Amino acid sequence: MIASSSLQSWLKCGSDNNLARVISLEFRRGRSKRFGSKMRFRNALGSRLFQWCSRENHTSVRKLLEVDGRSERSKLLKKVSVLMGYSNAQDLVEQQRARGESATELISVFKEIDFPEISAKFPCIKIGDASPIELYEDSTNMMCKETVLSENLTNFIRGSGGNLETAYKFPNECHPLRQTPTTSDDASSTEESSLMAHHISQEPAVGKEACPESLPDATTSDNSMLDKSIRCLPGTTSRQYRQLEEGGFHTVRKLLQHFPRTYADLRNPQGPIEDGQYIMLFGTVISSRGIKVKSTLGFLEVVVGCSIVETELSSSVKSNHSDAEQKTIHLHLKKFFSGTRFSSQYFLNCMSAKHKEGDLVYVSGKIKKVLANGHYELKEYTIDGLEGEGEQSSMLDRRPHAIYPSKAGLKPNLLGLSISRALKMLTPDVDPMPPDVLFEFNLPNLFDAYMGIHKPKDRDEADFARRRFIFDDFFYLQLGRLFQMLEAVGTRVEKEELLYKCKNHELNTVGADDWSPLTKKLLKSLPYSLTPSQLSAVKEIIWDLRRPVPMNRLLQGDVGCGKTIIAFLACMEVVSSGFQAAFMVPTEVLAVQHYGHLTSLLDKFDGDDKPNIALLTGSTSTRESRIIRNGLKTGEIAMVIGTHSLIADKTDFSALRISVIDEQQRFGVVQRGRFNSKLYTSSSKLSGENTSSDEASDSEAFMAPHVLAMSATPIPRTLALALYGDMSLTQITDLPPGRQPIETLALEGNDAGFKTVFQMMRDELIDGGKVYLVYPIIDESEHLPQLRAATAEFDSIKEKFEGYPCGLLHGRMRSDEKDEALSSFRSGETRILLSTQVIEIGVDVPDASMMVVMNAERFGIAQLHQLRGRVGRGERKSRCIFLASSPSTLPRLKVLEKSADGFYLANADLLLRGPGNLLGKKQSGHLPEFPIARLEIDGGILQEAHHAALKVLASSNDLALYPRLKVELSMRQPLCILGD
Ligand SMILES: Nc1ncnc2c1ncn2[C@@H]1O[C@H](COP(=O)(O)OP(=O)(O)OP(=O)(O)O)[C@@H](O)[C@H]1O
Repeated sequence: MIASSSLQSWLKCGSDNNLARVISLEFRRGRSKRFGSKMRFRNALGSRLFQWCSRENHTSVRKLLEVDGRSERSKLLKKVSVLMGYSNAQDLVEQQRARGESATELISVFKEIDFPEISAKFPCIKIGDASPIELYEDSTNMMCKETVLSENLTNFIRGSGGNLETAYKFPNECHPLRQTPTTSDDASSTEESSLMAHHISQEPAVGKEACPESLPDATTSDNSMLDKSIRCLPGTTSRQYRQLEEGGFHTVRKLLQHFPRTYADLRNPQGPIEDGQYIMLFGTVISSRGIKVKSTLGFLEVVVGCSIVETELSSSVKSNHSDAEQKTIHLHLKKFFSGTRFSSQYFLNCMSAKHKEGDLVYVSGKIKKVLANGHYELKEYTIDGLEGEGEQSSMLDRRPHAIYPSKAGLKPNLLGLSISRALKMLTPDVDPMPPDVLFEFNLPNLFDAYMGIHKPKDRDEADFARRRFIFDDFFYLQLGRLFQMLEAVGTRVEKEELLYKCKNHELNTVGADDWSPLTKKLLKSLPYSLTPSQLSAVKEIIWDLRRPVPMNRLLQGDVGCGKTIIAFLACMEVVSSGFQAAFMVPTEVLAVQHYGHLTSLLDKFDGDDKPNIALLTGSTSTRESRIIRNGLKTGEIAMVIGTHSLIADKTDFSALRISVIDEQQRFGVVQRGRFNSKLYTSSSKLSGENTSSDEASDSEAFMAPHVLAMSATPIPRTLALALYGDMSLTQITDLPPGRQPIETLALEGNDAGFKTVFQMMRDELIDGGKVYLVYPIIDESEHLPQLRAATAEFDSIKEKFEGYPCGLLHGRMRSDEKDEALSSFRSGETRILLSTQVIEIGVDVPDASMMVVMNAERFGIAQLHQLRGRVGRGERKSRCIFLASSPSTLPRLKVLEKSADGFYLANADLLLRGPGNLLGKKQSGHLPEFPIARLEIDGGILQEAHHAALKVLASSNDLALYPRLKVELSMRQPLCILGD
């Protein structure tokens, strides 16, 4: 009742006359049936009334006006008329007529309604207070003191051109009060859009009407612009949106990070074209045809005409254009198809239709044949269409033209077009990188970098931009890892210490005089003195060991540089202060060798000082391993050397302080992590009980063990940093004195080759040397008959080198047999050791002086370098011969003849095989994808990025000073997935 009277009062006072005119008009229209529509009436007048009156307190008003059924319209008219004080709608119409008012005057009706006054008078009627929404471009000048509702009504009627009938229509998509205007996804527009999508390049922009709310805000001043949905790209159809989203391009950033595959040089300077030459030319399609040769063979021939500037030397083109001869050549691009399906005329026609006469294209590929003067055939080629937005202008200025790789079935043209649109929206302030970092490391800002990579003025600009993106990839990786490290340490002092350490590692050393007594003793017991880099490595490591923060260091050095002794000295330092050390190696052979080496050095110690060392491998007897495990648990054993047995669940430590992982790249990421976390849990749990220890403060007792990972595989520094971003890196750069370069030869393994090799072996043996013969397989294989096998050749070698005892070593032998074979060779009991690649890692027989590797092409370059490192470990001059199965594989092996530098060779390996292969799945761990960085050549940038990350964190540990950087970091690498 209250609602009814409120409404009645309001209708009477506020709009008695005006509303009466509207109702009168509507009533007359309904009668004449010309405009009559229940729906329209309900949508128009009905919805106006509902909206004016129905707020949370007015459900009863809504109910009052709610009508249904066939008589809805007339019922509503009647109800409103009655509420306005007329006896019925007819009465209202008659009274209006009597006043002589015409419909044309009605346009001003709504303007005259004084809504604020109504609201003030009848507080129970709330008039909308939402912020204004712009629906029509010219609506801004309509802005006045009116409430939103009155403004929208006015606009609504204006929009109808004064025609109330049109105005009443209130179609859903332009409803004046609708806060969310129609997007192109709406059913009504979808069909239309999909029809239009057939004409990608010519279609009109959907533009503002498609999604006005998401148009770029010119004042956007943060990187969130990059993370906007691609639906804000102007001029894109809904079908294109869908295609892009399905292809994984959900955001502007994703799109802009789709970098060009290459750049077309549209100038076409060219020297004389020769057979076999690789060309990249811009031209026009002259013809395209698909020809069926026979039932299962067809081919596509596209002829492209290219205008080239032919000179003797293409470089002279730039200097003297007038001398250059302009000429047109024809490229005949042929692609063959076999199989019934692919040689059908239908299929061939479809293929040929992809290239239309007059299309501008960029062709790259190798000249297969010179057909005639000016006509060249190419069979392996790439042809890229060059249409796109603003193409003509870009062609005129002859800039490098970006060519995009296709992705997820999306055509490069669509990607290029969308990228151009995204670039137009980009504002110069999208860069979250602090300006001083950009300045210090000579980087373009992000806006320029995006422009530079997608629309470069020249190649240099593209390269400069590429530098920025590589920097970013590395920077955020480093920043993420370092940030996480800092999060892990508690106090601010510790954080600063950690950063200080990262920055000034050269200052962080402990001189030999300050080493623990046990370490000094071991040093004294060595039959040699440490090389300068060995010494500084030990100093650095010992400095780390004395910090309250767990060390995480990679010790890297070329084969035979003497890493083992560095690790032993580090272990002694820890043992000397009452803690335990664990030394894990990948093979039993190596574990036994290290154990033997260390115990022989410790044998020189007095009984009291001598630490208790144990060997624990898979071959250790159950009884013995139980005793060792018990010793580790009670703390009786100070140091253990072993294989994977060290990470077995049952192995527990009393106070583990350092874990050394030798040849760490041989262990998977998971194994490394498991070793670490296991030891952490064990040591923290157990050492927690031992807090009585004088030296162990509370924080020390619960500290994770220091980790010293060692790698002989010379992972280039770049890769090491990328892989072990949160690891400190120590490199051994020199070899022990007296080492002689290993003479390396790559020969073809034919009769002549073997004859030469056997003669060299004989000479070596007569000279007192020892020879390794390395085979790719243990037993002969039916499937690989060309490969030589260790066991199969054992007898023939024995026979050939009678008088020189031979040994055999391979992975299928029992552990004691392996030990025996190696120790016989070490002692000189055997002079020739036929082996497989089990000796590749760590085997140290200093007087072995010659190695012959059979079927050497089966091994990677880095692997061969490792194998070669088994000789030349003493002062004796050594040789290594790589025998290739065929002459074609020789050039690759010759790389090893020229260089003994492990880092150079690892780089070569990386270039030849790519980082994926070198690392393998196991190794890649958390290494993220680097979209455009090439690790083999971009190492410098990686290091700069590392320094930049340190610098940023040093000035703000928690990145509080760099909120945009923090947001960017979390966008790129959610920290939860960074954890090792
Ligand atoms: N400073 C040195 N002077 C002389 N000989 C040394 C020195 N340091 C180490 N050696 C000897 O060099 C040989 C190789 O050392 P080690 O086995 O530690 O090398 P490595 O770096 O571990 O090599 P690999 O990667 O092949 O395992 C050993 O016989 C060792 O005794």
